[in-house]
Amino acid sequence: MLSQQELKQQAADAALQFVDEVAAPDVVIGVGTGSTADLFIDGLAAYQGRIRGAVASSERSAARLASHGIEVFDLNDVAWMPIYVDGADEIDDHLHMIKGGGGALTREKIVASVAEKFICIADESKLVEHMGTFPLPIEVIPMAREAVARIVRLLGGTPNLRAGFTTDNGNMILDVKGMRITEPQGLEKVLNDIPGIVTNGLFALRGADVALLATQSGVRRLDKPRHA
Ligand SMILES: O=C[C@H](O)[C@H](O)[C@H](O)COP(=O)(O)O
Repeated sequence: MLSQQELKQQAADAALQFVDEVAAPDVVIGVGTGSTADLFIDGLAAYQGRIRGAVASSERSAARLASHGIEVFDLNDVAWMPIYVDGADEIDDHLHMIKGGGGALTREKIVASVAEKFICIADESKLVEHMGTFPLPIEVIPMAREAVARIVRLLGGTPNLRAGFTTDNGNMILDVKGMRITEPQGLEKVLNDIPGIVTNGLFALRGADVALLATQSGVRRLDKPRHA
């Protein structure tokens, strides 16, 4: 029986095949944040010299990339990336996701938006029928914390401030329990419209294109359904 850590390693290793496909001296790839993304970054060390470098979705990932000798680029200097590789807290079979367990959701959404293909790497425990068991992270501007929390309560959620945590952007995270996520794309838009919310952790308007989900019997690949 493989441990969760071994499963994450398998998913991370599987994503390296996508790096093989796009590797070229002028290619920059997008890199996510979290324990699974960390394993992918470690694997990327072998690509030093075969790719130009990477854009990181957090200070943490940037430091890890740099520690492996991978050049880290400012997104402002990169117009396009063939792939963005990142983990998820939950993913459904439409490849919609909840992300932000590590608090990096805003930069993740931004970096992913510049990539052609979003490749989600995770162990199979992240695959769910309906999202929402994992509390939905929402990054808020500090002065809007209570104003946003009141609206979120009206929407049926129970927000909890992530204590002692500040995002790389200097903001706060509300972790929201109890949201009914029946229409992830609609809810993502509704939350985007609330003043003070920088980003919400639903990645449904732009979900993943490919999911590599490690199971006890190998890595299962899911592709985004055409209508999602
Ligand atoms: O902010 C963190 C990210 O959205 C991560 O991708 C997510 O939390 C999954 O992390 P992990 O691979 O550690 O489960």
